[in-house]
Amino acid sequence: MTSRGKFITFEGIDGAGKSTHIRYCADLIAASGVELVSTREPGGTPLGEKLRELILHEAMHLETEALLVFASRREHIAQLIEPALARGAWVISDRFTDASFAYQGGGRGLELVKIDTLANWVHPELSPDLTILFDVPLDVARARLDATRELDRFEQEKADFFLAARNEYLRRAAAEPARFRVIDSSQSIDAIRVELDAIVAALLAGAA
Ligand SMILES: Nc1ncnc2c1ncn2[C@@H]1O[C@H](COP(=O)(O)OP(=O)(O)OP(=O)(O)O)[C@@H](O)[C@H]1O
Ligand SMILES: Cc1cn([C@H]2C[C@H](O)[C@@H](COP(=O)(O)O)O2)c(=O)[nH]c1=O
Repeated sequence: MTSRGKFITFEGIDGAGKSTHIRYCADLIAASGVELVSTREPGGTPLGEKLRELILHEAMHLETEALLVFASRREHIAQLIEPALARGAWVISDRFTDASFAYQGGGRGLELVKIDTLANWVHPELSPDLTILFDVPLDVARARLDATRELDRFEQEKADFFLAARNEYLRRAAAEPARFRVIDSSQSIDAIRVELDAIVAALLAGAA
């Protein structure tokens, strides 16, 4: 019987370096011969990508925003994540529900109990096997973003928003130490890769 794949999520405030390191981890995992699906939220499906455009670029009520990220997630789980895990593939996702707690909860101030309710409705039985949190001071993240691209609706938020989002991420990591690995993302890319090598090696060894 095929064993279920592993679900690994990458989190952090904008500019923490997730996207850079996801590509590196994806290559490490794929090189081991495991079937790997690399995806992102909001998005990951044709409908989810349309919702992503709205979420990132249209002004809206904060509860509308929360409902849309979970609508995108529902589709993502049904169309891509669950089928992949069920056939034994590993899934790595650039963000998942921890981002809703950090951004809609911490950043925007939506009551965490409402996010809990949505999470329990949309994925009562699905939780990442491992979450890698790229933690970085706000000024470092901001400098990286400013150097690279046009900013979306979230990336244009003020320092208070990102401070609250970062704190919520760290609070969640402290509450679930077995699931989270926190990486100091102000280090050089090479230093972070050394940490990621060890994390991925342990994951692959556990799955062998
Ligand atoms: N450790 C690092 N040191 C220096 N620069 C870095 C580091 N990590 C990432 N960068 C650079 O910072 C920029 C933002 O990185 P990246 O797009 O990976 O961030 P991100 O966390 O995925 O952001 P977002 O969540 O907004 O997509 C890129 O130009 C990347 O090369
Ligand atoms: C899943 C999820 C994401 N967001 C926000 C966080 C980011 O600012 C954007 C996605 O951009 P990225 O460059 O691809 O990281 O969406 C959110 O607010 N809530 C969520 O649940």
